[in-house]
Amino acid sequence: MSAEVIYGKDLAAEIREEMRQEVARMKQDGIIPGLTVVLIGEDPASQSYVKGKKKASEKVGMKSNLIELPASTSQEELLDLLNDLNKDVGVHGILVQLPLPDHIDEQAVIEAIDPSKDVDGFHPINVGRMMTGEDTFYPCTPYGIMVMLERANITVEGKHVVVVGRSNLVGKPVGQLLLNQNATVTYCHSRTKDLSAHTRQADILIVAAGKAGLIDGSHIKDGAVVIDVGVNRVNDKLTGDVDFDSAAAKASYITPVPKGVGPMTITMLLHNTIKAAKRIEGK
Ligand SMILES: Nc1nc2c(c(=O)[nH]1)N[C@@H](CN(C=O)c1ccc(C(=O)N[C@@H](CCC(=O)O)C(=O)O)cc1)CN2
Repeated sequence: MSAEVIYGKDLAAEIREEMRQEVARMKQDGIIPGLTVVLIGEDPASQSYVKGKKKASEKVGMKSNLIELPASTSQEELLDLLNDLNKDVGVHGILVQLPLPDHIDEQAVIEAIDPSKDVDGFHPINVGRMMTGEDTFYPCTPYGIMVMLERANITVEGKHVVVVGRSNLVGKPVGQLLLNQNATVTYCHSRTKDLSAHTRQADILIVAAGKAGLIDGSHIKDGAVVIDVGVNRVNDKLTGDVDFDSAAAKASYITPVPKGVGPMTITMLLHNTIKAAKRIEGK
């Protein structure tokens, strides 16, 4: 088997063009979706992601605001800012870039964002709604994976999905979204014994462990779908959690790193911001 490569980058471009047209229609009704992104500190990867978010939202015609604050910003100052943004009628979506400096309690920040503006889908109210299968804001990377599978015509229902990684950002929510679509889901993590015994059972293998090269061809069943969510920098080179060549020799479909899942994250953020604007403006 030699896998078909699913390029999230191409899919993201296609979906963003659809969004550009949608935002143009919304503007005719007097609605301009507004996204505010808050970055604390100077982590280079985070700086690059928030710039990407601003650029992408402007490209589809949204109003975008990037607030960059020093790493010394106190939790209280950040919570005050979020309180102001919650009340600002021109702001439909609020996102605080993660990770935050150690002196700030991440969960307190997430919970300070109005759930109706929580375009990251991290607020416990939105997580709870996702758990119970309600329509809400879903976290962007897991949601991007679901859209990639759907657009590649990969059926989820009845499939055995193995998720490697249990982060709140990716592993846990992607398993939940797949379960909501009637997949059978197994979670594996750093304490799982005999990882490959589990991964070899997967019809769809989702790897979000943050460990370069954790998974190779020997972990994969012939014909499985392999989704690599890893973003690791090794010797200045970006690489996933999956050894691409040996995995592609076994899989039916595979996503690369870069240009795979990553670009879908920002695309689904735009989707959630459009959704927030429509809801808030009563459309
Ligand atoms: N508040 C949030 N913080 C973080 C999130 C998030 O969804 N919300 N996710 C990640 C970082 N992230 C977006 O914020 C993100 C990661 C990767 C990519 C991406 O397009 N990656 C490219 C490669 C880019 C590169 O060269 O570095 C790819 O995989 O092709 C976009 C967004 C943590 N924080």
